[in-house]
Amino acid sequence: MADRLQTVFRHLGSGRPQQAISTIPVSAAAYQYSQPGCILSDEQRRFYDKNGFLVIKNLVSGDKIDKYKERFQKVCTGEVKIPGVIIMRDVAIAKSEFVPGEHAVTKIQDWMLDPVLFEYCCDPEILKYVEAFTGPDIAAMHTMIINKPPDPGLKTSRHPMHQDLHYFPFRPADRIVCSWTAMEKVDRSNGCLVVLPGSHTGELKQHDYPEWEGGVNKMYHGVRDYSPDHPRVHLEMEKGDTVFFHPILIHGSGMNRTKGFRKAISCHYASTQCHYIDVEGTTQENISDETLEIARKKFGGNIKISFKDVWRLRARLVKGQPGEIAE
Ligand SMILES: CCCCCCCCCCCCCCCCC(=O)SCCNC(=O)CCNC(=O)[C@H](O)C(C)(C)COP(=O)(O)OP(=O)(O)OC[C@H]1O[C@@H](n2cnc3c(N)ncnc32)[C@H](O)[C@@H]1OP(=O)(O)O
Ligand SMILES: Nc1ncnc2c1ncn2[C@@H]1O[C@H](COP(=O)(O)OP(=O)(O)OP(=O)(O)O)[C@@H](O)[C@H]1O
Ligand SMILES: O=C(O)CCC(=O)C(=O)O
Ligand SMILES: [Fe+2]
Ligand SMILES: [Mg+2]
Repeated sequence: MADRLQTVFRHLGSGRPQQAISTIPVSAAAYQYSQPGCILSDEQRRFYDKNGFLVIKNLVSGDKIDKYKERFQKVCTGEVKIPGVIIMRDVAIAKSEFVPGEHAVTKIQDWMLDPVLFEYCCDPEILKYVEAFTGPDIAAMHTMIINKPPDPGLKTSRHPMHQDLHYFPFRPADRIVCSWTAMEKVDRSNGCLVVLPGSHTGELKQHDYPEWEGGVNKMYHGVRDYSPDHPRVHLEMEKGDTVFFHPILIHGSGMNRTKGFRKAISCHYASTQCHYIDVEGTTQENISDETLEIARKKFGGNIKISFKDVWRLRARLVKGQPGEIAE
């Protein structure tokens, strides 16, 4: 947009295009993926528009992260019980004998009813950035702590390249954002996030299980047809650094070659003005079917529940006015 204007000015023969541009209120329309008047600088808005992600250094304090880590450990040992929480074991150890505590756990999700962990979702430091993408009415839609285990040698600790929107029956995509905070230093050795910058401007793609010999974690669908030539960026982050990214951004994470459990905490937020969609007949039908199969296993085969309901049940308002997706 700014480029176009500059060209227009040049064509008009204006001698001082720079000054002319600064007096024209282009900013409202100049950026597609963030809200006018938000906390982001023009440079940050431009970066997110172009790349589909934005890293904010040192956004969450070490003290808060230590508190979440301690809570996570208590959930893993069973000392703290959270209603509705899903505790997921790594596929490599899912069938092995008893492993105690956090060493058995690859992620916990749906801890929206835990007052301690949910503080992460309500953290004003995070929400002021979230608001830049969602606008002022915000719901927490999906909560996770990922505890990427040391790879057992089968590469099962990888997360295939995917778009989070594949899992979401609500739109518009541009009013959804993920906040992902490193709970310790993450780099290529322990499997940091890998992103394809700019992929957020594309379409939601078909996702399936990758054909990995060592096995793949339940519901870890991947994009089949992304270009292997697309530039990849490894997001190396320090404890407390937080990346905000668009739900169409293609991303994954590499294998953990260390002996430690690589930890991150994340929340997907959406504007409460978003609406639910029907995924029947779309590429999302496979994840919808798989989710409902798990729900039926959990609650009995006769339960009448839709993919939308599964999401409606987890959604929690964190700021502003309620709406269709979170009441
Ligand atoms: C109302 C709630 C309904 C539940 C719906 C679930 C919601 C899912 C929505 C996904 C949202 C994702 C958001 C976007 C972010 C992108 C991602 O994170 S993708 C990955 C998301 N993954 C998940 O959501 C998986 C959630 N996990 C689970 O549902 C469970 O942990 C489980 C994998 C179903 C296993 O739970 P459970 O049945 O309690 O476990 P067991 O009794 O020990 O095992 C049963 C069976 O499953 C095998 N198994 C266990 N763990 C794994 C694994 N990690 N991968 C593959 N298979 C696994 C285990 O071996 C048993 O198999 P068997 O043949 O029956 O012996
Ligand atoms: N054969 C594959 N098929 C599908 N996805 C893959 C494959 N190999 C790697 N990936 C995915 O690509 C991303 C990065 O993987 P990669 O193994 O290159 O990362 P890394 O080991 O952390 O980095 P590097 O080895 O380059 O230092 C991860 O999301 C991973 O799951
Ligand atoms: O922390 C990771 O490895 C990435 C997880 C992820 O992208 C997801 O669960 O959607
Ligand atoms: Fe993801
Ligand atoms: Mg590699």
